[in-house]
Amino acid sequence: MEVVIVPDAAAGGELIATAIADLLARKPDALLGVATGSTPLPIYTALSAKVRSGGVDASRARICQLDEYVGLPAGHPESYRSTVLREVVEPLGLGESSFLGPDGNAADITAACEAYDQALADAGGVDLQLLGIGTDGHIGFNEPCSSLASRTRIKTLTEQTRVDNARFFDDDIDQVPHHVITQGIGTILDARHLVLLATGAGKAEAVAATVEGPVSALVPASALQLHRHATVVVDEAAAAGLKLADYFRATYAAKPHWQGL
Ligand SMILES: N[C@@H]1[C@@H](O)[C@H](O)[C@@H](COP(=O)(O)O)O[C@@H]1O
Repeated sequence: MEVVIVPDAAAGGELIATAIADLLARKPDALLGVATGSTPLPIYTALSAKVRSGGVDASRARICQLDEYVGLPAGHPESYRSTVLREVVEPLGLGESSFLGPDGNAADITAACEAYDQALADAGGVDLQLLGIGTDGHIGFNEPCSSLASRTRIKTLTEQTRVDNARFFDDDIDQVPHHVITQGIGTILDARHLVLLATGAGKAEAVAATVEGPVSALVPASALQLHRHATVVVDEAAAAGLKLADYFRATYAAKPHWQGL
């Protein structure tokens, strides 16, 4: 696992957008797994700026979803499908045909989850999966004690996650669904490169447990330690709990530039 400490969220967004640009230069039809929440927005802003300025050709990129609420009406602005279309697909100049996501309104949710895992495999697998992290260490919607081998499936949100996400639902927790579909931890680990961005003091404890704690289902993001190419990008505030922060800084400063992330 590589840990990169950046001065602020914008620098993290720029660094990761550059890594995505490098990927698209190597593989124009790369499948990019995207995360929702506030944290990845600087990545999408930086990447769409590169596309607009002609620095990146994203016209053949493919985008896929990490997770989804169950039961929100089709077209609900806070469904993750709507969110990803609005925040990523449209700003990159792509259409819905470039987009893959699970059906949160399927009559048979189990079948929809299996179909999504199959669709990701049929698409050749995820090349780069962006991740945020919940305050409890969740990735996607894999709450604490999710199996580290889990595949895409339905999960029940913790009260804390529903409280955290109520800000997207008029601060009304009753509007936050209890159930979600999420790529499993095993599904996430199938991606070729995992890039987790965490910013702000509220994530410091989860980041320390992810990077320096034991691999444990109690901290789902700690599964990144099992991946051969995982990058954790944190701002100074989110890095505050890292005992090895100076080591991570020195290592990244000495890294050959050609290696990228
Ligand atoms: N399912 C999403 C996660 O993918 C995201 O990482 C998390 C943190 O969001 P934020 O970045 O807004 O703190 O929120 C939700 O739970």
